[in-house]
Amino acid sequence: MSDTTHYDLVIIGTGSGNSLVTPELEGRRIAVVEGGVFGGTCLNVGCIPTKMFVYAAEVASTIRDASRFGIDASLDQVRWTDIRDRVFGRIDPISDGGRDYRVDGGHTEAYLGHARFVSDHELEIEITRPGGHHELGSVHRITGDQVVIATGSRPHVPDVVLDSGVPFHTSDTVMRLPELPASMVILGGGYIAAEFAHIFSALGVEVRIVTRGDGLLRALDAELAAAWTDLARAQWDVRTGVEAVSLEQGESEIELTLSDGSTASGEVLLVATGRTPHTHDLGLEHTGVSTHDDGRVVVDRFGRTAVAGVWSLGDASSEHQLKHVANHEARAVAHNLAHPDDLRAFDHRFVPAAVFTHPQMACVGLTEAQAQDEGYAVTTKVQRFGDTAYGWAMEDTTGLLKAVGDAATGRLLGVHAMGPMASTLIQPAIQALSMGPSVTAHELARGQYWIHPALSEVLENALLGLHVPEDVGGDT
Ligand SMILES: Cc1cc2nc3c(=O)[nH]c(=O)nc-3n(C[C@H](O)[C@H](O)[C@H](O)COP(=O)(O)OP(=O)(O)OC[C@H]3O[C@@H](n4cnc5c(N)ncnc54)[C@H](O)[C@@H]3O)c2cc1C
Ligand SMILES: NC(=O)c1ccc[n+]([C@@H]2O[C@H](COP(=O)([O-])OP(=O)(O)OC[C@H]3O[C@@H](n4cnc5c(N)ncnc54)[C@H](O)[C@@H]3O)[C@@H](O)[C@H]2O)c1
Repeated sequence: MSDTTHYDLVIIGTGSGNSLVTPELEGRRIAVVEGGVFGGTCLNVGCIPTKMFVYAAEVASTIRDASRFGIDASLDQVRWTDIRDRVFGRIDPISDGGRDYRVDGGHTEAYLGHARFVSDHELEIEITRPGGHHELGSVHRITGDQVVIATGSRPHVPDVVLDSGVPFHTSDTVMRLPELPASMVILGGGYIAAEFAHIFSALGVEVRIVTRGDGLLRALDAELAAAWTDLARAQWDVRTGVEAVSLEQGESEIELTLSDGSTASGEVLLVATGRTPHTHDLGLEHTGVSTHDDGRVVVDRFGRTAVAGVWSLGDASSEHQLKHVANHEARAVAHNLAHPDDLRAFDHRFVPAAVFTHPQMACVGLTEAQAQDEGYAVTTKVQRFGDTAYGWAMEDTTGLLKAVGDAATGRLLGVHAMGPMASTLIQPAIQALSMGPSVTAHELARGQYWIHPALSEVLENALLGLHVPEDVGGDT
């Protein structure tokens, strides 16, 4: 083992952690530690590759759907390896380039290995990956005045799967399959299940979903989640309210026996049963850093842990496992590292989310149930995409956008959408909510132009449809 090397700042994890090295830290001695693929989840196995696959899936779906518009087209062939290689041919060089920049860039020292705390500010790193300046297998001790835990999260795999010994994929591996299987059974009914069900079924794979919840995408507004679950049942074999009790590798398929006695099988098993903060192997027991029961590091609104000078952000500590949240927290922590006397707090008031499935889902703010629980005089309006001009153009039959408002004040409380481009469509609502409560829902609808006949008229109409008394900005 080498002598201990001291740094002003040590960053563990190169997802959002990589963006902490800002010009404001010029002159500081910084170590960046990465035990996996450089660039973290979003770039390598998360948001970016999945959305590149989703786009290809949309192209396939559009071709299949074309005859509704009087255009006869047929999907001749899906070249999986070309689809896959388009994605990773773009992403892998970005990851390698990011690593080389940190290894050779001069501003930082990169350790390509796994970090473990041995005390509050001291870490041991074993070099596990090639590409850096340290010998593979060598062990290093480093200390940092400031240490940032940005170690993200990893797939959770239930014991019943692990104990069965059957081969399985998670989102970490399924995008690199050597060939498309004929069928896939997906365990789980959340974001990852919904996105991969869309991707693989659009590319011709028969999809079966098994989830213990009584519906899919249950974290979303109940009315829209139920509507989406109905559409999912029409597309795929969906089993809800069941768990796998045993798994076996058959001749060509993996067979799951479910808690209701039925079975579900697929050539490939994808496990999508949630993600766990990646903090279990960090040696936190040697520090004063505390964790929640689910493994998340406890931080205050500035990203500070219980140990002075040790910070955390992103999936390692956040209740939102979303990249835009990790990025936001990283921007705050980057500022706080440079300006300890002028700390910037995280703002989690209006965290939006989107599920890039078919149809797409997006949300911001309170669901109807949350608004009721919080005691608002709730008013809602569900606007069908198909009742707007652009919806006619799209021949849309399933899209819905629900606005949730407070009848007492006219304020908008939340927006939930299911349909084409939902993730883009709700952005004005994210902006309006984030700007503060001074603008009522009707003022938002009438205080600006909405391009006609754009899809955004779905949101405009939903806002206008909220029942709000005239004296608080409404016209009903
Ligand atoms: C399939 C999938 C699709 C997703 N799609 C979206 C999306 O569309 N939109 C969205 O907002 N979010 C999406 N997410 C979530 C998003 O990817 C994460 O919220 C985000 O990437 C978390 O960033 P992070 O910086 O906290 O962690 P990460 O990006 O996971 O970075 C943590 C890094 O730390 C490293 N590390 C861990 N422990 C150690 C250690 N002890 N020593 C050294 N290094 C260590 C890891 O190898 C990793 O590189 C998706 C996630 C998945 C899995
Ligand atoms: N578009 C996006 O923003 C995006 C996309 C993918 C992932 N993510 C993030 O990653 C996180 C993890 O995604 P996920 O889909 O793995 O988790 P999730 O929490 O969204 O869903 C997990 C699902 O698995 C089910 N489940 C859990 N244990 C089970 C079991 N033993 N048997 C059957 N079903 C079981 C749950 O009921 C739930 O439906 C998401 O919560 C999200 O924050 C975001």
